[in-house]
Amino acid sequence: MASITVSDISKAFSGQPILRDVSLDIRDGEFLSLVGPSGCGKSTLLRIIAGLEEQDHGSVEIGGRSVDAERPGRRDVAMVFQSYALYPHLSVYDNMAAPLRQRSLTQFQRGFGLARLLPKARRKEAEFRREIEATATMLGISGLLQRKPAQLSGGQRQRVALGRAIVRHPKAFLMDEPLSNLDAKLRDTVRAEISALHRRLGATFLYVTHDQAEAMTMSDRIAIIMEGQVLQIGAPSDVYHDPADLRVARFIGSPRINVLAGEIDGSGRAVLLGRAFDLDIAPPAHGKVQLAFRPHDAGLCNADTAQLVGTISHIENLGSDILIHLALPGSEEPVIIRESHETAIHRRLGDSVGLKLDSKKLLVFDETTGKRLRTPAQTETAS
Ligand SMILES: Nc1ncnc2c1ncn2[C@@H]1O[C@H](COP(=O)(O)OP(=O)(O)OP(=O)(O)O)[C@@H](O)[C@H]1O
Repeated sequence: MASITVSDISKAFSGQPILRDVSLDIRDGEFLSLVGPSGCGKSTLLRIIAGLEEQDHGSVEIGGRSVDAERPGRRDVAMVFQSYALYPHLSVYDNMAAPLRQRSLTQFQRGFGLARLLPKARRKEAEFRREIEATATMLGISGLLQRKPAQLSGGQRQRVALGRAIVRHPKAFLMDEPLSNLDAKLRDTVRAEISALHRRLGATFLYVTHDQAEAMTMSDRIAIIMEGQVLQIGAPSDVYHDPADLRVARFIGSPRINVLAGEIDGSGRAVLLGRAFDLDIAPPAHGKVQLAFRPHDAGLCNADTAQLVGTISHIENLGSDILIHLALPGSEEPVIIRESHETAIHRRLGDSVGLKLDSKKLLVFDETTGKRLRTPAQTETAS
């Protein structure tokens, strides 16, 4: 097991910057997810850590030791890919044995079947068998060891790919969207299995995904990466409740966060669609801000008594909860409010209702930089 430290990594392809001064510290035994939209550079960073790609600038340490000059095989990390990358002509057993044979047997012993019968190679093969059988039992694939990859389902193939990584006892596991080829139901199952595996092995996991829900449910911490930069690193609940950047607030959470354009007036109040809300915030020089709130942090009320009034434009029934979409005059995007089934069941499309906002739950972002502006109380909670 080992920590991974990435310092000031930059990388460009054909002059196009992909990663810009990325620094990350993944603690020994931690499950850290790199999450961000497609094309933001997540896989490139993972490949640089694994040694499959070379950075233009910056350094990588694994277990406190620089690995910049080491080839992938010497870095002692195991990659698990979305495509599984299994050898199609080998059985599950031989796929799992391949990295062990590669590491421990000579080319001669690997190359000739008969050479494996020599005493030293036989002792090694017996060790491999114990390791592979124990791992296969742990992953529930013991009955599949003689099959070829083509005779397996997607979930079974992904378990074989995990098994092949586990038998090596690497210092860290690097996983690149390992669930994205699985259907939704299987994804949930294998997601839980990977979390359990992490707890059981206690190993360092660096996990790449574009699925924020996947990152939120599995990780100790999440690093949100966009346009080649790390915007925020923190525990899932921290990045959800206390986003440092509007792009993070928009990316994390489902249903999406509500964002409305507003201003901060001279008294530090937020002015939203012509109504003022007490906030006590230092205004940016231009005064313009984006005000955001989660769908469960606001409510609906009687239109007669409300500060903001809108029309119900859409109703999404999620079963347990209902999402009410509210069109507000002067706002382009509808606001989404989550209500319980009992409350929302009487709402109808076209109803005129009030929006009840709790100013303590408002998140304020500088309109120009997208950076978070906190009230003194929020600053205290964050520190
Ligand atoms: N070898 C390469 N040569 C040129 N461009 C590349 C190369 N590898 C990646 N890129 C480009 O770098 C950018 C980042 O790619 P990367 O695969 O790291 O993104 P990602 O965040 O993992 O995306 P996804 O979630 O779609 O896999 C993309 O625009 C991609 O086209």
